[in-house]
Formats: sequence, structure tokens, C-alpha cells
Amino acid sequence: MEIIRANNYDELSAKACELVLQQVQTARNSVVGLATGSTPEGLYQKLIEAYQNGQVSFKDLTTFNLDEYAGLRGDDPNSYRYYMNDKLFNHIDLPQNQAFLPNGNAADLAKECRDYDKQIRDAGYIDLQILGLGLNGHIGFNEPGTPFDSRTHVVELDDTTREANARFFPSKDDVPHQALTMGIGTIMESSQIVLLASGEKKADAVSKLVHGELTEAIPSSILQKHQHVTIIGDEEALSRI
Ligand SMILES: N[C@@H]1[C@@H](O)[C@H](O)[C@@H](COP(=O)(O)O)O[C@@H]1O
Repeated sequence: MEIIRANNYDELSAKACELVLQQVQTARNSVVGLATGSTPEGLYQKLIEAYQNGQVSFKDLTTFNLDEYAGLRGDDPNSYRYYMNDKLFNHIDLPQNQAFLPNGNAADLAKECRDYDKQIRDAGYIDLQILGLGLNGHIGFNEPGTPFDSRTHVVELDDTTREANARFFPSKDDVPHQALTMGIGTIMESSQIVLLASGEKKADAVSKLVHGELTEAIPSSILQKHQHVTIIGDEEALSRI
């Protein structure tokens, strides 16, 4: 596990951008896994800038997002599809049909999850997966207790996760109770994983991820077993390791 210490959020975003560009410039038809939440927003801003400066084209890239809320349409401003369109996809030359997210509004969610895993497989698996980190150690929406070998599946969100994400919604009651997420097994099949963590509130989760016991109670602890993980954190997030 490599740990990169950034002095601040801007530097963290720049370092993450460097790794993504390296991947895409080495193989234009790369498959990159993307995350939502506030942490990767700076990365997406930097990717847009790199595209606008003519440094990179995303025409041959395929992306798979980690997760999506259940029951929200893609044009709902709280859906992750909307977030991705708004923060990244609408501003770069990535073809829409190469940008995958689970469909949270599918009639048969279990089938949607199976299909999503198959789409990832058919694309040749993920070359580089970006991850954020939940306060309870979740990755994607894999809450504590999720089996390490899980595939893309429907989850009941922890109350603490709904609380943490309530800031994006009018109120906590509006936060869906379910979501679709790539499984931990699915995530672990990525060739490279880059986890981003910013701020003091993530320090405890980062410390458990790096030094804690390998346990399904801390989903991110599985990353200790991956052969190519980079954690990029700012000083506050890395203050306890
Ligand atoms: N499903 C997402 C996760 O993928 C993300 O890592 C986490 C942390 O979000 P933030 O970066 O806003 O702290 O939030 C949500 O729960």
C-alpha cells in the first residue's frame, strides 16, 4: 500500500488527477472506476481542466461508477448519475454510452446488479478504481458486515451513512434507504485502486483501513490485501497513521 501525503485538498486532487491521466494516456481505451461524494470533486475539476487544455481525450475511455441510490431517476439532482453529468461527464468528450452507473430506477434491481457486474467483466475489468471512504469505513456503499466476496448488490444504507449524506438532500428523510453498489469482490478485481481521503473527520477511518484488523466490520480493511493500492490523503486525514 502506497501512501501519498498531500499538503492540502488541492494537492490531493492534483495527485489523483496525475494518476488518472497516467492511466488514460498509457492506454486510451482504459476502464476507470469512479466515485461520488465530495472528496473526488476536485479531481473531476482537474480532469476537466486537463481536457480543456488539450492534454487528454476521453473518447475511448469507459467508466463505471461505484454506486447509485435506489428509486431515483437519473435526472433527479440527488442521483449519482446527475452528479456525474454535472461534475464531469457534461464537460469532457467521454461518450455517454461509455459512462456506466447502476440504474437505481430499474424495475428489477437484483437483475440490474447482475447485469452491471457482467458489463464490467465484458469491458475487461477496471484498470483503475477511484474510491472515497465512508466515516464507518465503507467503500462504495458497502456497509460494515458486507462479505468481502460480494458482487454488485442492493444494500440497506446505515443510518449513519444516510445522516452523513443528508447534506446533499433537503432533509435526512429524503435520503433513500437503499442503494446499488459494486460489491467488495467486484472492487477488488480492479488492477489498481486509488483511495482519496480529506479532512480530520476521516482520520479514524483511514487509520483503521491502514493499521486496523482485517475484518468485514471495516469494509475498507480489505484493501490491505490488494496488490496495488494508493491512498492519497491530506494532512488531516492522514494525521493518525
Ligand atoms: N457512496 C458514497 C461513497 O462512495 C463515498 O466514498 C462516501 C464518502 O463521501 P465524501 O467524499 O463526501 O466524504 O459517500 C458516499 O457514501
